[in-house]
Amino acid sequence: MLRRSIVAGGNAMKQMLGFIQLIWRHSRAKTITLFALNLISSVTEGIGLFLLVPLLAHLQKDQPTSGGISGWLETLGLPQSLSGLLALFFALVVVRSMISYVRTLVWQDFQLNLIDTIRVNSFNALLHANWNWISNLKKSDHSNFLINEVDRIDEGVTYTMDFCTGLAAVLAYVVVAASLSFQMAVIALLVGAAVMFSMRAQHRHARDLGENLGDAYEDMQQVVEEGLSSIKLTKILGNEDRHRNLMAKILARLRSQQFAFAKTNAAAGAIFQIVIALVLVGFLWVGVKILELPLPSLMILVLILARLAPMLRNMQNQLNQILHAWPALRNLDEITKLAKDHNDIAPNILQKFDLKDGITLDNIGFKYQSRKSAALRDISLRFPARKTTAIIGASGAGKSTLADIVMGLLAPDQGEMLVDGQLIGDEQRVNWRHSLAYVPQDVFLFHDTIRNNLLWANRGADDAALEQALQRSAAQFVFDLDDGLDTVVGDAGLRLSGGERQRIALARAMLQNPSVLILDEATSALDTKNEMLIRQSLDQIHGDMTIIVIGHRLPTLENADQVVVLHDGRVNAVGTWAELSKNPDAAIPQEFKIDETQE
Ligand SMILES: Nc1ncnc2c1ncn2[C@@H]1O[C@H](COP(=O)(O)OP(=O)(O)OP(=O)(O)O)[C@@H](O)[C@H]1O
Repeated sequence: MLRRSIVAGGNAMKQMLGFIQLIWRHSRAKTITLFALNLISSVTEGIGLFLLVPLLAHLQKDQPTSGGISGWLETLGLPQSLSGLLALFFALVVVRSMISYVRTLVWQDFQLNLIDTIRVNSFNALLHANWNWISNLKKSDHSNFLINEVDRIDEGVTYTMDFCTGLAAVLAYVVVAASLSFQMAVIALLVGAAVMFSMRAQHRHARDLGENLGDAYEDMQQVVEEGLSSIKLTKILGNEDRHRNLMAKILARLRSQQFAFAKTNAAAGAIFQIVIALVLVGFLWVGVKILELPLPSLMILVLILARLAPMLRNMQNQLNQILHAWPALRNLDEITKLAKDHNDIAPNILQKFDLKDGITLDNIGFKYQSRKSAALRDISLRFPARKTTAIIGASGAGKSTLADIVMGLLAPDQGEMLVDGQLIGDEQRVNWRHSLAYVPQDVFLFHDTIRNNLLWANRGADDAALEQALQRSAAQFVFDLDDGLDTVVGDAGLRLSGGERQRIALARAMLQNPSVLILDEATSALDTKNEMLIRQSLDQIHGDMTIIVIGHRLPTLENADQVVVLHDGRVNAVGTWAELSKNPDAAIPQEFKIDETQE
């Protein structure tokens, strides 16, 4: 999904600005502090260099000191003696080291905080996106995004800060160079600009490789996630090698992307060093032969150039790394914006509904964006309070979509849903959703204790409430386990049987004390004992709670107060099971007819 939306473009500076904006938006005060610390550090570096001129002049007694610098020292009341200059020089180094220490601490704290904030905010944006949008996402892309891509953004942020620190230092050096020879400083700036301009192709290449690296990470995440979640099937099909080969193939692609980037960087580094050496030679020649600069000034210029060369080389490398990381930042903006555009509307006040009369669907229609035809059409139905309604229909008839609409997970494209006569619009949908309990067909349990799995639905529940919920859902087996409520259920509840998982999920739903319970019956055959236990617990709450069951079993239909038959997205028939089974026009799925004849 991310891949399709990639649009390469913009220039290097604009892309680096993206990182600067990210840093700026996170904390203006800290950004200003960091830039101020950088500036002070550069100024002290510059002053240190300035001081080298009179220092060298002291060593070269026959050379006159640079008039400008001596004049400044005099004006500022600073010593000009050798010992005074050395003391000043030492004091500057101490100040710079202390600033560097403080800057590192401020930066580390800032950076760790920034990256955490990005992760939490993006995760939060995804969690609050509406179900219709989020159910169509490719999950591996998003877990890749939250893990690998944010790491790449972290790198981009670090390199941006290093680049800015380097830039401040370079500027300090240029100012010193300008004070010694203005012409030389201008030439240096022009050469620097020309070198950067000539590296544009390298920059584009770095960004494109960054784009490809992101794609390779997405694929790797997908292979890992799908491989691990399908491990049971993989073992049965003997597909282990297939998964391993897929992984190896993607890693080879990833490696080639990383190698290509390292190659680009190394080439840029080599070219850069040659250019810098040329500039250095040219500078010396111009300084000596044309401008006839005094020896201390010449020596400082050489020193400046010798220090500038690795700094510029680093900056060139940092710029490449920033551009390489930039696609991840662009994806962050894109996905966070998309998620926010598809946000559920948060209610002003959190307030649960207490269903008294019933839920009414009036002419509901719904179409998935990726489909040509509507999943639901003209659905008008009533779910009376404290009654049990079973929804049946052939596969694809629209049962789950209808349940999602009733649960407030999907907003209908057409028609209205009313709860006790109150319209459930965008503003009420989240509150309504929180008033329901839902037991899906594929029960999800966290890799945690039974207690924590239950508390997930009601954090304040005490042990007595947990035990009561377990009893109501026929899950007393928990009390016979060695660790009871503290038994760890394993990954996705794998250490429990399917029926046990279902009953825990039912207990979790009960713990919410919902006014409506929506249950998607498991299609896989539960053993008769388990089925009977679940049925008993539903019978117990029958009449106390409004129950909506997506029915896959005959006894559910027989015990329901009303059965709704869906066919091709429309309501085909409504009635008691006794009425429907005599109705020749009711599109009753085959499995119920077979069961009936067997009886
Ligand atoms: N997220 C989705 N995106 C696009 N189409 C979807 C989506 N979910 C369901 N559909 C389509 O909507 C229609 C109704 O699907 P739905 O899942 O509601 O049927 P169902 O009656 O619950 O089926 P089953 O009993 O097989 O679970 C089907 O044609 C299905 O392919």
